[in-house]
Amino acid sequence: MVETVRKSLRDSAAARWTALLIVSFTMMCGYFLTDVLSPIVGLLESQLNWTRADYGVYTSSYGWFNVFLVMLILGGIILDKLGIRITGLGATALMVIGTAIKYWAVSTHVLDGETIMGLNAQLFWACIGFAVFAVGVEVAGITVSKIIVKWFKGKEMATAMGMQVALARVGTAFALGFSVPIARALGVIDVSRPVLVALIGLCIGLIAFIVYMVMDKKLDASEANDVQAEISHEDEFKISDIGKILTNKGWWYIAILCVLFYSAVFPFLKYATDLMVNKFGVDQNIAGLIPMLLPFGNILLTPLFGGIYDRKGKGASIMIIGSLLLIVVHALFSVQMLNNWIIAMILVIILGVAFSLVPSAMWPSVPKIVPEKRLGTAYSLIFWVQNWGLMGVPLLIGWVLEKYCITGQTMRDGMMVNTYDYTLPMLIFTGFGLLALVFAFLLKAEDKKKGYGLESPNIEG
Ligand SMILES: C[C@H](N)C(=O)N[C@@H](CCCCN)C(=O)O
Repeated sequence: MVETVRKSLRDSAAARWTALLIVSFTMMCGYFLTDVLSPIVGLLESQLNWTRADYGVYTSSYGWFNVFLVMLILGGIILDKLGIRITGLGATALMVIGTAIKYWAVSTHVLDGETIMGLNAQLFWACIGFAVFAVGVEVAGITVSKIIVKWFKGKEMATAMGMQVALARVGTAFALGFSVPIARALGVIDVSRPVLVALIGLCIGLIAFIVYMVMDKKLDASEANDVQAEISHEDEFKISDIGKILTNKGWWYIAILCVLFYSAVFPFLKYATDLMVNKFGVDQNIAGLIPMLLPFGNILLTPLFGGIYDRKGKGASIMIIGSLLLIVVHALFSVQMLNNWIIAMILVIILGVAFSLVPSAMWPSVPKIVPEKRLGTAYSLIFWVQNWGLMGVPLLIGWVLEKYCITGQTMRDGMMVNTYDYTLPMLIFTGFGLLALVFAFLLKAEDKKKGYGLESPNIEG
């Protein structure tokens, strides 16, 4: 009898890279919306009367439902229990719904003059929309991480995760670079226009995810026998597995490193355009172009460093180097006399290297510490810890700016607006970097003790 060796769909390089591209596109649209208002902080002030503190509240609303209603953790449990397709579809739909609410909030006039819970009603509804969207984009993020592990385990996993992050950064770069021109297009300033563009992108992203679902089904069908075999060996995910994750020291080091490192990058990006205007004297119409260099650098470097991790290993060391660079950049940003825009550009480029090193090694390291059946929950718990930072830090920076950093007023776009000294916020970001470095070293020591293989290559054989 001739025995045929049945191949899984994931053995086809074309299939797995196509699957990656499709889900990465959906995430890219999500990242575009995440930062779409960051470069127009000044326009939000002149058009919608949002102060820096209001903007801080808006940015922090990203974590309201994820953190306080533990939606992210629920999303991770649903992912491990119900699977990739249903969770991903729900998450992508939430992104669209949240963005639609936000678009309505920033484009309508029916809320003018009203307040809800002490907030201007327009700001309140923009926050609700952003909070709903955030549940979607975060749960989609952990779903996509699990998708990548599913297709790429034992293969080019870190390169694939790097590629996904790279495409996500294209979304961020577009938001930083094109939000202002979109808002100013057609001769009339309209801050809702970039949000509308994001909404259209997200609808296309939803369709893309539905296409992915067909591929996912085919992958499962191609592995039907293997899956049966796995189920008989491995129990399904149980709620008690959460305890196993939370008692794992290595997982904690990654989660804390993650919150500290990302707190010094994403919240920084939210204020980076304003920093360029206030500290480096860049015209606000083009100031978003300098922070845009950061995600552009990531696009090339994250897959490159991922490739190095795949082939050579050294994951924990890569995270240490990334944390070191982060400290150097923020410390130099806080030096008052360094106020030439060329220095700003160089520092942003170095920050881009740091922000490629750490994510390229951090995310592919999680499956080395936690088994696949608990991976959705493990990623969601890391994201949950991280979301405390993504929510709290912009709020903190907005508050610090309003309370301690106002230096005067100036005329922009025909409106009097405050000017700010960014030294204190940059010192706060430097502090996060220092703590991140400590946890990167602790992670490396734990890896040595437990033999997780963080310093070993990902590609088997
Ligand atoms: C913001 C989100 N929670 C996050 O941390 N995203 C990471 C990418 C994680 C994807 C891992 N496959 C980022 O660096 O954007």
